[in-house]
Amino acid sequence: MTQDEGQGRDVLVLGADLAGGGPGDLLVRDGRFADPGDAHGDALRVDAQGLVALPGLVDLHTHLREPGREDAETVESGTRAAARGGYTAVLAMANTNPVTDTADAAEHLAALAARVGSAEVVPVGAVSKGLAGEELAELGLMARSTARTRVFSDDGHCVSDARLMRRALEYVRAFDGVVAQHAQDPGLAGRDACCDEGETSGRLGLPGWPAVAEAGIVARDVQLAELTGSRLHVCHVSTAETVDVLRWAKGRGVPVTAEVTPHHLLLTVDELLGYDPTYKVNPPLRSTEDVAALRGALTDGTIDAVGTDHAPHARHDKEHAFVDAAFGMLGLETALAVVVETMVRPGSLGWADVATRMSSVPAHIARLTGQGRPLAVGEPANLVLVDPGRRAVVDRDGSLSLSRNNPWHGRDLPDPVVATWWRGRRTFARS
Ligand SMILES: NC(=O)N[C@@H](CC(=O)O)C(=O)O
Ligand SMILES: [Zn+2]
Ligand SMILES: [Zn+2]
Repeated sequence: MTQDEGQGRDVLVLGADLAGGGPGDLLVRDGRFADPGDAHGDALRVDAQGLVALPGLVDLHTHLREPGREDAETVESGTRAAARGGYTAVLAMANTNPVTDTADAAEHLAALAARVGSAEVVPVGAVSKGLAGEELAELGLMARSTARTRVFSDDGHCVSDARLMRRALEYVRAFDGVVAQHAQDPGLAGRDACCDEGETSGRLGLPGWPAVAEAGIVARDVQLAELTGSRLHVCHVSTAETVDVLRWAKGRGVPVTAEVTPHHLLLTVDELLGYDPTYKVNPPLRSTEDVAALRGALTDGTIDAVGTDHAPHARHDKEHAFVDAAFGMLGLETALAVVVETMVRPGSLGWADVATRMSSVPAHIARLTGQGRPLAVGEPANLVLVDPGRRAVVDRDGSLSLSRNNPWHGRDLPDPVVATWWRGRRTFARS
């Protein structure tokens, strides 16, 4: 199969396991699912026996580096990587240069993606102008723009000023928006903090980032969400303490959702023993106990979704002494692989749960229509075909991303994505 094959032509996907719901045929026609009984003889036939069909994945947390750092990632390269990972939509974080803090910037990004994207790109609007944490950005104008922004985040920075956070939450309620917080109290974890605070940070002599810097902000923000009745989303939860706070808040009925990254589900602070900056990420990799708590929370729904925090960086920003290197790692192409390894193979999640946590729930949090929908006649044909058993050794040079900061390089992992269709167009097919 090639990238273009099947475009403009009916595609009949034969005998796939529909997100755990038993085998079925799918017909893709004119961008939507049609009745498989209507397939013409000249439809392109894809034998999907033994494969699982999931709705196209939706990433709540992607960093595309366009505009500003097109050497690290562009909309084109980032969405190609997304399609290879099984994604049909990504929320593009606002920390570009310039920042997505105006309606114009959001519309420009959405228009660019409509021209060159291999997946839907939904702009995230900044909470504060220039991500400076001082003045609210044009939230209402972004929401009313053609980009229809619903998710607002200063990601990369914490909205640490409680009054600004409260005002942002109050503001977005009018249009059913959500504030996605990068929870990191800058007074407790400064910009140089780069290692989970504990025995390992002491041993390695790296500045520590204490768990309370995350849980403390989340505790404050869930109370602000309760006060305002507005939706809060917690980005990249990394500690057991935060899970406890979320459980408490959800028990009270606070409108809060949360995501976990694939890297926090598998990697621990022990990766830092070799001082390899590939493993430098914000929030940092934590302990084995934290990893267990995060897996438990994703299983029981305390954590609602998986978000990749795909954070591409050029070599010259990453290849430095650990303390000086940029924060972040690639994630789009390998997210499903890591979820299969950590959650599906051990039996914690079934395929229907994967579809929920990686597609329908993220789509709902972002209020996307046409994504995260069931694989049913009339729905947009957003689909990823998955081979549950296949494995491969990850090779960072095989990536479709422009960057190479891949924490999975050399690791034997599931290699589940066989093909991806977005609005009926095949955006990835394994060669
Ligand atoms: N996750 C990271 O380590 N880096 C992100 C910013 C962020 O998500 O906080 C980036 O933009 O590079
Ligand atoms: Zn962040
Ligand atoms: Zn991020």
